Order: sequence, then structure tokens, then C-alpha cells
Amino acid sequence: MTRTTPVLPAATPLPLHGIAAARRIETAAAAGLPPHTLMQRAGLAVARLALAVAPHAQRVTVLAGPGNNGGDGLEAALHLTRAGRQVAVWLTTGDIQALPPDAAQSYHRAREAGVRLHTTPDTLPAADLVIDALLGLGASRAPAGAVAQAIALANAQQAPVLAVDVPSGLHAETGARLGDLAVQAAHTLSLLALKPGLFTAEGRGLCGRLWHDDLGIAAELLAAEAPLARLGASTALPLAPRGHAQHKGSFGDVAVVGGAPGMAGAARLAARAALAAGAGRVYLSPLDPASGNDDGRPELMHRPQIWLQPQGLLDRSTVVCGCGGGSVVAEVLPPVLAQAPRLVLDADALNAVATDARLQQALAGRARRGQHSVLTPHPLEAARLLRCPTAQVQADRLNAALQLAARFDAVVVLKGSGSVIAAPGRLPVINPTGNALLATAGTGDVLAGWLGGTWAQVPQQDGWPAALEAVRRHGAAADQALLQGLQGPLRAAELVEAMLHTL
Ligand SMILES: NC(=O)C1=CN([C@@H]2O[C@H](COP(=O)(O)OP(=O)(O)OC[C@H]3O[C@@H](n4cnc5c(N)ncnc54)[C@H](O)[C@@H]3O)[C@@H](O)[C@H]2O)[C@@H](O)CC1
Ligand SMILES: [K+]
Repeated sequence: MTRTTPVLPAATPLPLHGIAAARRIETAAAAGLPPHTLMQRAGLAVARLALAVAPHAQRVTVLAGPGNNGGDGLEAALHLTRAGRQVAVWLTTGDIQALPPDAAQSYHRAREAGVRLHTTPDTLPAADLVIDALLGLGASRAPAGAVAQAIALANAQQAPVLAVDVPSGLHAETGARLGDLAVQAAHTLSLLALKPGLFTAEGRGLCGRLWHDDLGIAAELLAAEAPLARLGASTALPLAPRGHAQHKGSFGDVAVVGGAPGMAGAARLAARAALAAGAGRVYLSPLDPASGNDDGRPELMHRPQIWLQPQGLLDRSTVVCGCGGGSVVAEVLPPVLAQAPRLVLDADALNAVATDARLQQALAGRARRGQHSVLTPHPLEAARLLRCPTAQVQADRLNAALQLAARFDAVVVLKGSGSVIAAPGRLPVINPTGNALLATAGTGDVLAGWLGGTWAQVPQQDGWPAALEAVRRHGAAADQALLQGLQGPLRAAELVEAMLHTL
């Protein structure tokens, strides 16, 4: 039968299906069951979760929309009424004939069970729990009319909201808002397939705690549909233990190129992170000739202008370039792009590439020369590289990351809530860890440095495993800090230390 489980933290990777695939899964599942079974199971799952997360809630308001998401809400209302709760259903439509057949059947079942049914009012009655069954997979445009009014009322009242399948107003596939209004849920119960939009862009913030119920369908039905992405695991990959006879030369070299005048800290943060990630030796080559050693970390080695040396650190290290690069980073990028065998490009290095066709060509040609690249843009940097508005990147983060990966033949980490990791020929991954404690200056430098430090230890691989692991751990450190009660932000230098103590 059905089983509801919390989705996060995800112990193992999980497939994330797009809307079309989720609908095919629903159709295939329904075909193997007596009519109306799936909706009854969905409603029962919602009611059970409501009773579990709000056991003392006596007054429950169910907001039911014009489609089958509303049908799920009507089924839940029926079960909660039977469980002795005072349930009021507010329908956004008075035209019952217009409901799809499954939802219409649930309407009649709810009415026969004595559930109080109304059309959406100007105010909601006081409630201890609100169930959002307004829009699900069928949400296709900005909420308007009675649906918009119901969303506004749900957000204006105090009781926690349990969203059915997806918070109404959120696009289940992209995680973008469909319009200005979207339900802010405390809990979301995703039904049948998990959808990518629940985990990236606005999804994580609007969903609250995420739950999943596969409604008891056969696992093969889910496996038969290709996912659009997968949710990465929240737990550590097993790393090979360090052998007794290994030495610093066994763990690779990282060279950080960054830190233009006034931005020495960014490059130092990246270098410290590379060291903490386990690289054998870390060199810091500042773009500011006046910049000296990082006195707080004497382990780091100061090596000026490595880009001027024809054969040296640039040719044999994992290079992290861009952190605090300013505009001067553009001058060193030609040799860096030409020589670095493994290259992490961040921040100003990406901005320089975005405005220079020759650098773009040099970057895109690296893979053909057997050189590997990882790009770590935040949405604005991604937008510059794609020559589009930032809103367009955020409107479809999976697609934006895939486009960048294809264009530059590189691994791309599109940062932000639910970082997306994409590479040519690979199923993109949405990272499940992280929170708003990371929204502070320097945390991106730490990520780039940690990624380089991880990658240096496995130089025979491309940047994919190192990118997945660095992004996961970066977020996991913030999750751990949140659990420990940090109010935030997690300052970047402390993040390096926190990552050291995070699995
Ligand atoms: N049919 C079934 O047996 C099952 C259905 N399920 C539920 O069904 C949902 C999908 O149902 P539907 O395909 O009917 O889609 P929805 O219930 O998400 O909504 C579709 C309806 O909303 C309207 N609509 C879309 N955007 C709107 C907007 N911005 N403002 C106002 N109205 C808007 C559409 O015109 C249509 O009438 C899933 O998310 C899930 O909750 C699942 O429980 C599985 C079982
Ligand atoms: K909903």
C-alpha cells in the first residue's frame, strides 16, 4: 500500500520526472487499478500526513481548485471528517459539471460524507491547518481569479499549509513561480513521481518540508519513464582512505589564480578551501602584485605570476581561477585556458569569458584538447554567459545549466537554491543540501576552492565527481550549522572549517 516518507535528507539519488513523464506514470498506474483508486489513495495519503504533522489540529480548511488536485483535496477532506476533524472545503468553482471526472466523483463522495462545501470567500474561517489542493501538475499560467484569491488568503492566515503535490503557483518542472502569487507551504506531499521544480529555484523555499508518497504503484512504472534530472544524495561518497605510505605528492597540487587589488580575500578563501579539501600542496598566485602571503594560513605557498611561466604550476596543477579576479583576470585567461589540464572557472573569470569571443572559443575547445573544465556560475554570471536576462536563467535552471554545459563542453555548477550540476551527455543533478546560511560573500570562492582541492586528488577523472561532492558538502556544512542553531550567516572562512567537520 502507500507509504509517505520524508524526501530530505536523501540517502540515495532519486529520479526527478518532468510533467509529461509524471502524467504518463499516472496514466499507466491508473490503467492497472480499479477506477478512481489513485485519487482515493492520494487523498488518504494527504489526510494521514495532515494528522501526523498537525495531530492537534481540530479545524481544517481545504482549498480545492478546478482540477484533479482539487479532487485529492476533496478526498482528504472526507477522511479528515471521518477522523473527527471540523473540515471546511472552499471550492474555487461553483460549476461542479466542469470538474474532471475523478474530481467530480470525489466531490460527490465528500458531500455524501457530510463534508461542508463552499465556494471561495473573501476571508477564510480560522483554522489550525490549511490544505492547498488548488493547483498541481496542471498549473499552466499565472494564478488568476478565484484561485489567485485563495492563494492570497492561504498566505495571509497563520495556520501551517500542507500543499498537495506541489505548492499552488509553482511550476512543478522548473521551480519557477507561474505568476506573482504562490502558496508558501509548511509541508508538501509530492504524489507518484518526484518533480525537479520542488528542489530548485523557488521550489525548496515554497515547499517547506517535502514528503513523498508513490501511492503504492509498481516501481517499474516509475523506472519506465526517463527522468529529467536526479536528486543527488545528501550523504558522503565513500572516499578511499589515506594510505600510510602516501605523501603530499599523492594528493595533487592546486594553484589558485585570483585576488585582484582589493580582493585578496577571495583568492585566499579558495586556497584555504582547497587545502582543507585535502589537496597535497596549494599555491596562491595573486593578480595583485602587491599582495603577499596569507598569514593566517602559512601552509599556502605564494607563487607570483604563474601564468608567465611557460612550463610549471599551470601545466601540472588543478587550477582554480577567477575568485576576486576583477577585470585584470581577463589578461591571464589566455595562458590559463591554454595550459591548465584541470580548470575551475569562477566569478570574474566567467564574466571575462562572457564578454570575449576569443576566450569563449578557447574555453569551448579545451575538452577537444583533453583538458577538463568546471564552470561555477551564479545565476547572473550564467545569464551573462548565455546573453539572456537572469530571470530567464531562473525560469528554467536545468535547461540553462545544460545549455552552458553544451556550449562550453564543460561541467557546469549553476549555483543558487538547489544548485544544478550539468555536463554534456550526463543526466543533470540537483543538489539536495544547503540553505540560506550560505547567502554571504565568499562562500562561492570556498566552493570553487574545495572543488579544485577535491579534484586534484583524482586527476585522472573529469570534474564531475569532484563537482558533485564539493557542492554536496558545501551545502551539508550549512545544513549542519543550521541544525546546531546558527542564526546565520555562515561566514566564508568559518564555512571552510565547517566543511572539514562535515561528512
Ligand atoms: N487523476 C487522478 O486520479 C490523480 C490525480 N492526481 C492529482 O491531479 C493533479 C493534476 O490534475 P490536473 O491535471 O487536473 O491539474 P490541476 O488540478 O493541477 O489543475 C488543472 C486545472 O486548473 C486550471 N488552471 C491551471 N492553471 C491555472 C491558474 N493559473 N489559475 C486558475 N486555474 C488554473 C486548469 O484550467 C484546469 O482546470 C496532480 O497534481 C495530482 O494532485 C494525483 O493525485 C494522482 C491521481
Ligand atoms: K497544490
